[in-house]
Amino acid sequence: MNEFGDVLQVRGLSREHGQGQSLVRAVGGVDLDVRAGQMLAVMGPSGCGKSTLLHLLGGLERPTDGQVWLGGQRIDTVSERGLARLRRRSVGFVFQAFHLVEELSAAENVELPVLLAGRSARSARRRAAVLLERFGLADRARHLPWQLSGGQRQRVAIARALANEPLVLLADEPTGNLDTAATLDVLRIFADLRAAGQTLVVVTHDERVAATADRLVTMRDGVLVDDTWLAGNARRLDGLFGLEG
Ligand SMILES: Nc1ncnc2c1ncn2[C@@H]1O[C@H](COP(=O)(O)OP(=O)(O)OP(=O)(O)O)[C@@H](O)[C@H]1O
Repeated sequence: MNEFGDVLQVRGLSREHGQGQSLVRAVGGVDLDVRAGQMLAVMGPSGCGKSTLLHLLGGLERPTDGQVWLGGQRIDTVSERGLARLRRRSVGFVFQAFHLVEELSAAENVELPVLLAGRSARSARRRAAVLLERFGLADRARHLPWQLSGGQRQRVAIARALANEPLVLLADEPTGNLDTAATLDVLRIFADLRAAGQTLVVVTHDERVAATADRLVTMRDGVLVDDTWLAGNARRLDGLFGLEG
């Protein structure tokens, strides 16, 4: 974190694919600071570079140009080994399609990143139990992913992403495959996480999801075209979804 409380800092960030005539500038010069404990939503038309931006923030892709600091550490120039370590320990990813390991139980899916980070089986089990309980899944711990609903699977995926207490949770369309009730479950979790100081960046096509964020940035053709603070909206969750009387 820097002196202003920013977990992520991005300067002049660009990512190009291909060459010559087939060159695509997925992200074209983005400056962005993400404050600790806040939820930043990213919206924009399909193909505008949202997923690429998220990948660059979490070290899944390297930029063609520009700088990224995560927790005060420059990550765009870090070695492959350093980047792998960073992805394991400092970043949590949540995807639209869950990407759970189908052969492992809900608990084992959450334990896996803890074990991969070099911690003991005992602390992995304890961490998984705490997170699954927190997300209302204690009685589903031994279930395999196919035995769970989409909403339950996404909650397991969020638990997995949080297993190593990442500096930032990066979510790419986390509610894209979920119905309204399951979407609301995920948004309640996000609200609780922020209350506990977790920083989140959420790419979404759902305006209701974006409206619950602290801040909304809009992308177009690889650049940020709007940046709006939405302070206090997390408290309006039920109202946004028409569940309030
Ligand atoms: N590996 C790649 N090789 C070539 N082009 C790519 C690659 N990855 C992304 N692109 C291109 O970069 C641009 C941005 O893609 P990206 O997936 O980041 O957009 P997006 O806003 O997340 O889209 P969506 O909302 O449809 O998921 C698109 O034109 C895409 O085709």
